[in-house]
This record gives sequence, structure tokens and C-alpha cells, in this order.
Amino acid sequence: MSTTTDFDFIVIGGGSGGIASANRAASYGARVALVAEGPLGGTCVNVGCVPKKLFWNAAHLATSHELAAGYGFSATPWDFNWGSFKSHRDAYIQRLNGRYAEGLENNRVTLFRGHGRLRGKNQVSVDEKTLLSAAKILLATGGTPIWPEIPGAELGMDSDGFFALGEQPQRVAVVGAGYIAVELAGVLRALGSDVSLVVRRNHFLHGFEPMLREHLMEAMQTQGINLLAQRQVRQLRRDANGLCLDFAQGDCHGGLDAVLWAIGRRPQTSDLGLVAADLATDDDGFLAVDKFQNTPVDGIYAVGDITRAPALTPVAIAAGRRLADRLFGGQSERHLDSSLTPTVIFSHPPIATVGMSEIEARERYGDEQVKCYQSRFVPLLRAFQSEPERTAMKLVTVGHEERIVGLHAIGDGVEEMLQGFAVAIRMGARKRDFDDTIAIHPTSSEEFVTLR
Ligand SMILES: Cc1cc2nc3c(=O)[nH]c(=O)nc-3n(C[C@H](O)[C@H](O)[C@H](O)COP(=O)(O)OP(=O)(O)OC[C@H]3O[C@@H](n4cnc5c(N)ncnc54)[C@H](O)[C@@H]3O)c2cc1C
Repeated sequence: MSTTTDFDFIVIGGGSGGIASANRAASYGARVALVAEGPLGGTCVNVGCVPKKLFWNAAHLATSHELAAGYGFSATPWDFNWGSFKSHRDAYIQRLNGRYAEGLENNRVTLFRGHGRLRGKNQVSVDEKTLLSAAKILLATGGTPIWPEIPGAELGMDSDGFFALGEQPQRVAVVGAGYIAVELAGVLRALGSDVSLVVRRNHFLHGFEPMLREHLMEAMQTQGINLLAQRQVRQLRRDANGLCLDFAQGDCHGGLDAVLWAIGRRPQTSDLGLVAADLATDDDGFLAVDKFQNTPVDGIYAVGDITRAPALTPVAIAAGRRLADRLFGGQSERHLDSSLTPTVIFSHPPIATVGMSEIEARERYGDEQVKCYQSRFVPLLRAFQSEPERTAMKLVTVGHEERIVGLHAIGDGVEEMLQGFAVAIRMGARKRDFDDTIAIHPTSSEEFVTLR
């Protein structure tokens, strides 16, 4: 190994949290090293939010075309060219990779390409060739898709494999019940694939406000997504008709071109040299941190998907920046409060949600304290459809002041509505503050300030 190079701060992982923290620390004058394997930007930029949202945009355009017919446009279907879309998408992502590299260079962060591993509490090796040392080390190595441990699993693909596909699969089964499963199932269906969604229980999106998932389930079934509920996959095999899923329940689902495993993600902590620094993960591979991102070992910190914080890019970024503010910016109490984290699921239709579900609020505050307001309506955009997809909204309030503790919506445009409402709720908005706000008409978001 080469001689040790000394820094103030070493960050392992060039994804959302790691890059944000490295840049912020360097902006305070710290000497920062970033150790990164894989393309810069990590999951979000390369195999997560960005390619997913570009796919969602493509799917949105495809479905808008159906709507346009009602407005008098010609109903000739557009042809979607998967290959051309992919090459535009890949080129865009490459530009983003370049911008991240430029950003690091401009901030004077020293980039080491390779696998980082702890070599004690203050040292990190890069590909076992270079040794770096620093009093402060941040672990931000993110997560990776989980594969089922069943015969034939390798015949399927994970979300990384989905983004690498050169051609559109025509008959696809998506296995999983989380947001990635419903998002990718929705995208594929909107782009014309024949899609089944295989879930172990009766429904998907566990933990979300039930109104949202019930509405989405109805919409997906109307769109022609085949929901195979209460199915546990026992094996995947190939026969003369293509891929075939065998279920523990005894039946099977065959004739498939592709099977997408979207059954969760696990933190990438197994090859980080944690033992060398006296660190250990919990049984699921996560690192424990306190509200300041401190691990139990002094001088070693963790942010993002390797912690149990919500696995979202803005959460990883905010945690990474706040940590740097605290360690190098003189802001000793700076930390992330990830309660009231707003979230959008880019399903078809999209879901926007912040705060507690009605069930959570009733459990926390008791039935007498909780009052909910709901609405379900046809948005004006869909006025000319014979069977229009509806929009649904719900406010969860508590106490005599009716403080808003949850806001949930599903329907056209909600993905862009949520951010401002999340600010208001964070500031302690009450129902009457919403009522006192003049509506913007005609929009769907006005419904939130006119609910009775
Ligand atoms: C399909 C999909 C869609 C998503 N959509 C959204 C969305 O719409 N909105 C949203 O907010 N979030 C979304 N996410 C989640 C989001 O991508 C993650 O929460 C976020 O990227 C986590 O950031 P991170 O910094 O913890 O890790 P990552 O971004 O995963 O970065 C970790 C980096 O560390 C590198 N690395 C790992 N081990 C080492 C090592 N030992 N040495 C050097 N480098 C290493 C990895 O290669 C990777 O580049 C999505 C994720 C997926 C998979």
C-alpha cells in the first residue's frame, strides 16, 4: 500500500449523502477525500430517482395522449421507442455524472476511485492500494436490491437490471409490494406492456394511508394491471412459453418475457471493514446512529440508506450536509429531524403523502382527538373522459385546534402539490389556516383549502 495521505474528513460512498456531505465540508475549508466506486451520484442518479422519473415522464406522456383525444386531438397512438428513450436517458445521466465530478473538483474535494474499507478508526484503504487517514470518517455506502433466495431467481432482474434493459419487455411480472414495485409496474403498463404485480398479502404499500393504496389498487386494475395477491413465489423457471413463476399456493403464472424482483433493498455494509473499527450492524445490516449521525464509535458517522432513516435522496443529502455543518461549520446542534418527511410515489396516478395516516393518528392521540376530512372528485383535466380516474385527498387533524398531522393525496398533479403543503404542516398549520387561505381556482389543490 502507498504511504498514508492525511485529510480532515474521509467520505466513503459517492452517492446522494456522501457527495453532499463532502462538498459541504470542503466549503468550510476542510481537507476532504471522497472514496467512490461506481458512477458518481450513486443510486439516485444512476439507477434510482432520475432514470425512474424520466421513465415516469415518458409514461405520463403516453397516458396524456389518451386524454388528449377528448380535447379534440387526433387519437392516433404514438409509437414509443424504448431504445431511443434509453439513449437520451443514458446521455443525460452521463452529463449528471460529469457535473458531480466538476462540483467535487471546484470544491477541492479529492476523489479516489475504488472500494473504500475501514482500516481502523481513523484509516481507510482504497482498493487495498492507497491508505488515507482522517480524524473523521463518514460512511455513506447506500443500499442494493434484495434478490429472493429461490431456485431460478437469476432468471429475473432487479431494478438496476430494469434500467439496463435495451428493449421493452412485453409480458412482465413485477414481484414486490413497495413503492419501487408499484412505480415500475405503472410505468411498464402505461408504456404498453402486459403487467402483473405479484404481492404476498392482499395489498401493497403497507404502512401508507390505506385510502391511498385502495385508490391506487382500483386505478391499477382499471388500467389492466393484473394484481396477483396472496402469492408467495417458490421458484422461477423457463419453459417453452417463456418465464414462469411457481407459487407456494400451488398455481403458477407463465408466458412471461421478464420478471422484476422489487422486494426491498439492503444496506451495503458487508464489505466495509466495520470490524476493524469496532463497529457492528444490526441483524438487517443497518448502522445505528443517533440524531447527530454519530455511530457508537467516536469520529465515525453514517448517513443515508445504510441507516434506518427514510431511504430517500433528500433525507441522505440533508443528513450529510447537516453533519458537515456541525463538524466543520461551527453549528454544534445542527442535525436532521426526518419526521414529517414528505414523500411522492410516482405511480399512475401519483401519490403524495406527509405525516401520519388516520390509523397512526388514532393510535397516537386516541379516537376523540382525531378528525379527518376527505374528498374524491373528477379533476377538470379529465372532464371529457367517460370513466375518468378520480383524485382523492385526505387531511388528518388532531385536537380542538385541528392541527394537521397528515396530508395525503392521489391523482393528477399531486406530486407537484405536496412541497408547499409540507412547509405549512411543518410550521404547525391548523385546519382553519387552510380554510383561511384563498383557493386557486380552478385547480385540484384548491380542494385542500375547501374541505368540509
Ligand atoms: C428504483 C429506485 C427509485 C428511487 N426513487 C427515489 C425517488 O423518487 N426519490 C427519492 O428521494 N429516493 C428515491 N430512491 C432512493 C434513493 O436513491 C436513495 O435513498 C439514495 O440514493 C440514498 O443515498 P445514499 O447516499 O445513502 O446512497 P447511494 O446513493 O446508494 O450511494 C452510495 C454509493 O456508495 C458506493 N459505495 C458502496 N460501497 C462502497 C465502498 N465500500 N467504497 C466506495 N464506494 C462505495 C455505491 O457504489 C454508491 O455509488 C430510489 C431508489 C431506487 C432503487
